[in-house]
Amino acid sequence: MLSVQKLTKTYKTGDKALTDVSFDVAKGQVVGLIGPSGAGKSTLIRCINRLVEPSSGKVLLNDTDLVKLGTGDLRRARRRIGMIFQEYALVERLTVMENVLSGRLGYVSFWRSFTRKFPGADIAKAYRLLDRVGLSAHVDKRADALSGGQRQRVGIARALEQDPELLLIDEPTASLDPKTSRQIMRLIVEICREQELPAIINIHDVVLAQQFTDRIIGLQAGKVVFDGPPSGLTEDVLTQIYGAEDWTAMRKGNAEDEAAQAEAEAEATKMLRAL
Ligand SMILES: Nc1ncnc2c1ncn2[C@@H]1O[C@H](COP(=O)(O)OP(=O)(O)OP(=O)(O)O)[C@@H](O)[C@H]1O
Repeated sequence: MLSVQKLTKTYKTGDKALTDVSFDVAKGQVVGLIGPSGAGKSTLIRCINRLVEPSSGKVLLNDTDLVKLGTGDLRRARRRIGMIFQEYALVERLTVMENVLSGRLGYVSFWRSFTRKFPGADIAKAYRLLDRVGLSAHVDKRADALSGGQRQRVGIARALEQDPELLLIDEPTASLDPKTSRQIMRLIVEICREQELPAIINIHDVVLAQQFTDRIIGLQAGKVVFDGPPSGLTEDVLTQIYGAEDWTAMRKGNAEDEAAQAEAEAEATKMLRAL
């Protein structure tokens, strides 16, 4: 379980990015983190894995306070935090399998990683995970030969190869089309349930967050202004999180995305019928 307690971050510039942010995430629960630009979403994710140093507060991952850890212990703790990124962060010239195995780099000796001789158990696990994310047929392909959705599946498998106790996911669908975005969200949520993994997803797309996550945390100017089930995200709450003008603009944008997707699907159906 993850427990964030009174987390506060003030940058050296004086920007107060987070103020007394507190919440717990149980095993298997997927939390969607929403809020306008500058609300503190990235800062929160980065404070949890200490890519950004919190000013005060606690981050307990299965009872270990990550904020208190020294360099060596922090490195070991970070192995247990799987990260999934918007731009996938794959090594393009390496194969799918090699990218997934890179999730073990924190565990294997320097020599093994240098020679890329991974233990058999790691390789077997990578095969299992690639099967789970639907990439069995692409194991030996180079990452740069994959589609965006396939790349993100590699990113998911790589994070799982780490044996994580927590997933931190930054805008996983921002570079994907609406249909692929839904497939990726569904996959993430299913895997979190299967492996009882807590996850926090920084996500701009409110509709997608509502559709797939178990719980939404809304940040506004560094404070939690909503924490509850997706069904609790009423127009009033969304207006409170985003401000009236921005929420109206976002809603319009979502409607346009959906209309464009429906149009593209209708066009594809028409083309297939014409074959
Ligand atoms: N390295 C930094 N130095 C100083 N201030 C920063 C730094 N990073 C972020 N901030 C400030 O902290 C606040 C929160 O920023 P953050 O990037 O966490 O927001 P966000 O919700 O992730 O925004 P976005 O959705 O645009 O990525 C903002 O006021 C921002 O200007």
